[in-house]
This record gives sequence, C-alpha cells and structure tokens, in this order.
Amino acid sequence: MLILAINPGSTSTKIASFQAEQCLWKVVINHPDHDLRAFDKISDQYRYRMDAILTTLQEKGCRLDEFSAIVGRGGLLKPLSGGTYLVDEYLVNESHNAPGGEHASNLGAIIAYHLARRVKIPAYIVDPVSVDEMEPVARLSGHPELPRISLSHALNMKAVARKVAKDLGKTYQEVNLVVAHLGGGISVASHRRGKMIDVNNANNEGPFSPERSGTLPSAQLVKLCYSGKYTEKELLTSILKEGGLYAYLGTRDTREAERRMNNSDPQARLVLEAMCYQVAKEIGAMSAVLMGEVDRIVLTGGLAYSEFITGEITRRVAFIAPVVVVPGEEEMESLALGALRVLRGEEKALTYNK
Ligand SMILES: Nc1ncnc2c1ncn2[C@@H]1O[C@H](COP(=O)(O)OP(=O)(O)OP(=O)(O)O)[C@@H](O)[C@H]1O
Ligand SMILES: CCCC(=O)O
Repeated sequence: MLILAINPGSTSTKIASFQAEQCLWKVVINHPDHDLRAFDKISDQYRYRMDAILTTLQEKGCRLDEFSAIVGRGGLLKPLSGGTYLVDEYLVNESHNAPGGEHASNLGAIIAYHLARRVKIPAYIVDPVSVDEMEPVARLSGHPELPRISLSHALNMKAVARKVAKDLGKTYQEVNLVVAHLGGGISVASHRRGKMIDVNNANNEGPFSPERSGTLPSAQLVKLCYSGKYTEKELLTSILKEGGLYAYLGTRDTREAERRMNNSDPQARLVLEAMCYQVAKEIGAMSAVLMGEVDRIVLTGGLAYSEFITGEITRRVAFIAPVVVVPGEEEMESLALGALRVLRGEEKALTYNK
C-alpha cells in the first residue's frame, strides 16, 4: 500500500512516500519568500504548492495513480476529536475559510483532496491542530467571552504517546501521559487513556517558546494594546512570531542561545532556564489534571535534542513520574500511520461535520 504524505509548513512543504510503514523517500520543498508573498491568504497558495509537489513526484519517477491514498496535515478547523478524517468537499471549503485562523497546515487537506481527486483515491487528514478533547471543566478561562481553545501539536504528541505506550507493552488507551512538544511553539498536554483532556493553546497560553510569548499578564497586555505604541498586527506578530526566546535574545535557535550560555552569557542562561522552568510548571499543572496518576512524562520536539533543556526540565518534574525523551518530530510517519490504520480497517475514517 503506497501512501503519499504532505505536510505544509510556513516556508516549506514536506512530502514523503510510504510503502506501508516504511518511508521510501522524504523531500523538503522550500518556498522562497518572494513566491509566498504573492498570495494574500495562505490557502491561496494551494495551486502553487501542488505544482511544486507534482514536479517533485516527476523527479522521483512517481505517478499519482500508484498511490492508494494521500494524507495531509490537518489545520485549524472547528474543534474536533483526534483521529483520521476523510477529506470531502466540505472539509476543503472549511480549510479555505479557516474558522480557527490562517495557518500553513490548513493547506494539507486542500492539496491532498485536489491531488487525490485526479486519480480517484481517498484523501485524509490525521489529528489536526484543532483536535479538541478537553473536558468541560478545562474550557473556562475565567472570562466568559474568552473560552480556552485547544490548538496544539496533536499530530506529533499523539504519535509519540502511542509509541511510548507500546514500549510499556500497552495501548494509548491504557496509559496516562503528560506529553510536552517542545518546538518553535510549545504544547504540554495531559493524555488520559487515549484522549488529550487538557492542553495549553500553543499559540497563546502556557510556557514561552523559541518564538511565542505564551501566557502573559492580562491587565498589562490590555494596557499595551491601548498604549498607541503598536498596531494590532505588530502586537500579534510580537507575541506569536517574535516573542519568547526571540524577544529576549534575538534568536529562535536554541542551539545558538546555548552556545551563548556556554560562553558565559548570563542573560542567555536566565532565559533558557526560565523557558525550562515554565515548561516544568505546565507539566506539573497537567499532572494535577491527571490527579498524579501519570505513567510517563514525555519530552519531544526539536528542543528535546538538547541535553541541557531536557535535564533542566527533568530535574524539576522527575518526582512526578519517569521522564522519556523522544527528540524531534515524526509528523510524516504519523500521517502515514493514520492513513494506514484506516486503509487496513483498524480504525474507521471520521467525517468532519457541519
Ligand atoms: N540539536 C538541538 N539542540 C538544541 N536545540 C535544537 C536542536 N535541534 C533543534 N533545536 C531547536 O528546536 C527548535 C525548533 O524545534 P522544531 O524543529 O521542533 O520546531 P518547528 O518544527 O519549526 O516548530 P513546531 O515544532 O512548533 O512545529 C529551535 O529552537 C531549534 O534551535
Ligand atoms: C498552534 C499549534 C501548532 C503549531 O504551532 O504549528
């Protein structure tokens, strides 16, 4: 069973071909800034990215009709349960309209659908960014007009959670885990018996990350909004793309920050320690959600390659449960596995409803 996986990011589209579980090849197609700037909306980029994918397939000597299914990363849809969703026209329209906001991942469903339609095979998305399995008690923020919203690295977190459960000789449905995805953005989630029952919104809650500010003091933020110092767009950029590590140190690259720290830069040390401190605090909160019944704490994402970062977090949370480090992300594999589970009849494809 040959599967094509498509993962659109802000500046690149990753594609990979899988023969069942085995990855045959992976390619990162980089999209120059001047090409992307020509589009008003991110979803308008789909034809441009689709052409780039078709060119790459040609270079690889692959024909679309050789694939059994095409699977894309799912984006910021309406809140929905985790799983593999069949992409239909409604889901594609929703991905264009972006009810949860503009994000490159919205292109996953659109591109998968249009490519799959050409050769009459199914298109899927797996565990999209807007997976929402939160319990009612987790939805209240403290202000009725500002409910908490679940936006996270669900795809990688759920894939890693399944893997850790398997290593424990159990299924995802049989374990309780706190999973922290530590990337450009940070998601920390409590997974109770196969459901992600609480997670910080990786865009605007929780720990600060290499490029995002995370939770901010709300009254001070309101004052800043009305200070006349920034436009709405500038402030959103400074919180979502130029916050966190970048705002303090002028780099999103944690390796660079660590180099500075190792060269006796006290500010770099303070900021790195503070980021780890905030992640540890969030892990503590998510452990309370699980009432302390935590089988494992899992650290994943790009930052989990850093021994300093995993060490700093571990020394604060190891009293809760053993810590497992799974560095990097396995989004392409997770997409392929999600499609495979459906193609093999192990799971039913879900439908995204109106
Ligand atoms: N070996 C490493 N040691 C330390 N930090 C690393 C290492 N490799 C990557 N990073 C850091 O990880 C961060 C990026 O993580 P990752 O690649 O998971 O993010 P992303 O895919 O761009 O974003 P996201 O995970 O939010 O989708 C950067 O700050 C980068 O410097
Ligand atoms: C909003 C969470 C997903 C991401 O950061 O890409």
